[in-house]
Amino acid sequence: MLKPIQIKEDLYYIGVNDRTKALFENLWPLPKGVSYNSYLILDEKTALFDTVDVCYSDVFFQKLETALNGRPLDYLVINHMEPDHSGSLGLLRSKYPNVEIVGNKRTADMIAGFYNITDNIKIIGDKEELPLGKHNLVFYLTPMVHWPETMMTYDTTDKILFSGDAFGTFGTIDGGITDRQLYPERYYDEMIRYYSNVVGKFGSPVQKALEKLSDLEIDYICSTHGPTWTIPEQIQKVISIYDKLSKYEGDEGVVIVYGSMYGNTEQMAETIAHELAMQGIKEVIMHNASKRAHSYIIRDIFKYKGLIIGSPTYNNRLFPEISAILEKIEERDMKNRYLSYFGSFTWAGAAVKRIGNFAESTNFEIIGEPVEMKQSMNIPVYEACVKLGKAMADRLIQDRK
Ligand SMILES: Cc1cc2nc3c(=O)[nH]c(=O)nc-3n(C[C@H](O)[C@H](O)[C@H](O)COP(=O)(O)O)c2cc1C
Repeated sequence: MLKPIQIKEDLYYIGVNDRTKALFENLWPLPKGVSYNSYLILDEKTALFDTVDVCYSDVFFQKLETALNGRPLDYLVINHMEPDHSGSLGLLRSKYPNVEIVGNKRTADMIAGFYNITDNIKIIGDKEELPLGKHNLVFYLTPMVHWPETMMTYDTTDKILFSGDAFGTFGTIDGGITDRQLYPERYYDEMIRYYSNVVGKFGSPVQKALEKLSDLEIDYICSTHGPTWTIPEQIQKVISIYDKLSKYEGDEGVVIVYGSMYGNTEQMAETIAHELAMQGIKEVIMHNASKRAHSYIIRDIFKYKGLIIGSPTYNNRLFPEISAILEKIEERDMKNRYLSYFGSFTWAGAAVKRIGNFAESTNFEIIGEPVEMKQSMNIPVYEACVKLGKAMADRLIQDRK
């Protein structure tokens, strides 16, 4: 780009799109890519907010130089140290040796550890201010959203919140940068997937951060991934998505996650799913845990209140893909879910017992009687599956009142 991308007077977009990487954090699929956002305020002092993944540093520096147009870079504010944002920090310091790096105590520790930089770092505390001229920055420490050093920076002049990873989404920003320039609806599911995969464990710190920011008037949310939010209804919407997800509130609907090698356990899942529909539950999401990337299964578990898990017995344990899903649910400290479960075996069952152990370790409300099937579907198993589906539907319908 030979001309800088302006978001508003004094504010420029310096971020990049990554359409190459297959897996975010080498774990979570990126079918629509991801953006690493960085922003620049040009005032009496110039301030850059976060950098980008080092793989994209060439494009990033070209954009930065174009926007600075010969001016020095005075400050680099680091809201988050994860390398997809801090990756170009070492190079930035070499190119702009006088830049002062702004962060909190924990940021400074990580800058020293990752980049061996210890000089010209301005350590700020919670709610400390930094005037740039016309613009005035205030720093809000928001630890564990989702690393200990995470913070957000608020420009009191233009009411811009530089929010770090919070309110970010997977998906590149194609063409437009702000929600006024594209269809923001395209990003909601990818915001939920980002939250549930990356931030999901930290519901309580996210609630604390939302509470801390609740008095701020916000006209712009500049996150480190995805579009810039500027439309008041969109700002409300993305904050409410974060509020809901961090309270672990789910919508009416059921996610059925099952493993199956030869289709017998799958028939149990089909029977339960059909009964849910017969009882009036329209959101029934079936996930074959071997086929669907767990990233999407976790997203849907965060979206819906009902969860039904099924597994065959495999070497006297759970089917491995189901084990992996249960671990991901536990890791995220998932709350407020209705849980039912079922399983199968051929000579000595272990799956239902093991899901039962998992169920006991959660604080989920267990719905209906677990169903265990030997070998293949028969009338009693069929009827037990129907009963289980009805019990889950009844529990969800009870919440409508
Ligand atoms: C590799 C392998 C290991 C298995 N281990 C056990 C086991 O430990 N105990 C058991 O009762 N059945 C075991 N089974 C049998 C399956 O649990 C059983 O056939 C199950 O119903 C298959 O369900 P599906 O048709 O949904 O794949 C095993 C099957 C396979 C292929």
